[in-house]
Amino acid sequence: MTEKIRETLRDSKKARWTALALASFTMMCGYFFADVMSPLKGLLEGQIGWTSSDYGTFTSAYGWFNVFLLMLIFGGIILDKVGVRITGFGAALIMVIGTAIQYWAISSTTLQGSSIWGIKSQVFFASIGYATFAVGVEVAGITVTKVIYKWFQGKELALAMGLQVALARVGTAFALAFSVPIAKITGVADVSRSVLVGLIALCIGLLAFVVYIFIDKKLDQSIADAKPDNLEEEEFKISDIRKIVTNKGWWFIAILCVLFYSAVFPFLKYATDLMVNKFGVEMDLAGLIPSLLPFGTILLTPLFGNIYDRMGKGASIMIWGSVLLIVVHLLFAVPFLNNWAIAILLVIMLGIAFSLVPSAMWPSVTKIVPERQLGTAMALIFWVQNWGLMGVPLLIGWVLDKYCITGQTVRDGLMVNTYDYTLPMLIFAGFGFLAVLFAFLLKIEDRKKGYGLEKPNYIR
Ligand SMILES: N[C@@H](Cc1c[nH]cn1)C(=O)NCC(=O)O
Repeated sequence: MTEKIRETLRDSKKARWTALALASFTMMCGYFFADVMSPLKGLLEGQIGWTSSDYGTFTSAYGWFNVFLLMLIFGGIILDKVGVRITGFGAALIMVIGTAIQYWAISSTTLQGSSIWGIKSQVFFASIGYATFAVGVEVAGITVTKVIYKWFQGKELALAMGLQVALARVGTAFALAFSVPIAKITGVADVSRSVLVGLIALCIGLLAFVVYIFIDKKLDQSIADAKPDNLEEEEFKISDIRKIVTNKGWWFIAILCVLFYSAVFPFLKYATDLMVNKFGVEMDLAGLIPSLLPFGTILLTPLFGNIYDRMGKGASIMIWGSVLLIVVHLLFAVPFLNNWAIAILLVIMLGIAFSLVPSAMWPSVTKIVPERQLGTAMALIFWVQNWGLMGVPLLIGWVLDKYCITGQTVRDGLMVNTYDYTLPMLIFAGFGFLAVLFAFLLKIEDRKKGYGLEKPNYIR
């Protein structure tokens, strides 16, 4: 007698893609807000008198609570203990609260003129708001990975994760492209207007997650109904943290993650300045070339995810992405390659690398740790990654000031330093070399342990 396999809600295409759309929309709003201030640096200086250091303090606040107060790790443990519904709702709510604090700080006139611990009050409270938001967006990120695994395991897992990352990049691209026009929409520049748009978007993102909660409950019900023997799944225990951090495969992914992302996100923070100093692009246009990066990844990340689902080769995809990263940064370092068309080509190549690695990395985590440990494992990876995202921009800034000043020039009526970017680009290429090494180690470990990273995700 053939036993009929009972279907659950995840077998309904409509239900699982709706679930993905809702959770990804919340993340897209988060990514929009994460970068909404990035193009406003000049306006912040002109409108509310922030200096470059004020802006630097504010930007670094992203890691304050996540890294030093270990909020990300607590978020991961909570996720594995109480599940995606409560954690996701809490994360989305924290994003809204952080954003509201930041909006209040940026739009308030009462904070101007005073300081707290040597930091301008307005910068201080905007940073507290941003640090709070960052806890929400990072915990939401790990929650959404678990959400996608819950719905898409054995199905289009990497495609779904790729689509989620692609929608997140749409959020980044919107922030880079529209933040300044929004601030200037009435003709009078007001930076708080862009922050307000981000706040409204996040409120809608919170509502989208509330709708998701209802579908998630139905999924759990359908899973319970489909399990005739009602076997209890093993629960996450604090001792599982030891299992995660003693897992070599997990370490290889975490180190690959920090190395790879340290050569992409911090590079983007200096890319506009690189365009001006090396490629001679006008200040006003220089941001356009790096802003091409997220656009390419929107199409390519799901495409590579789909390839991983159908053909496997996850570890190899990560190796190729890291090799491409080295090529790009080495070519950026070559002094005589200084035509802006080459810069565009290299950013496009970087976009391909930035699609290859994430499309394979995040689905691969689900093959290395069991589902009950996924939240904590992802949180620990993001925690390691956040050290790099915080430290590498500081390292590059220090290297530029100490070794790379070539002279001075007048730009926009201000005397500024000129820089030779060869050394910073070689440092980024160095991260790429190490990333390739760890991607190879991961592939070897996969062969030893049989994680199945080179196998397709799709089970027909
Ligand atoms: N931990 C995040 C980093 C991030 C950047 N902006 C918002 N969050 C991460 O690595 N996400 C995965 C990705 O590929 O963006």
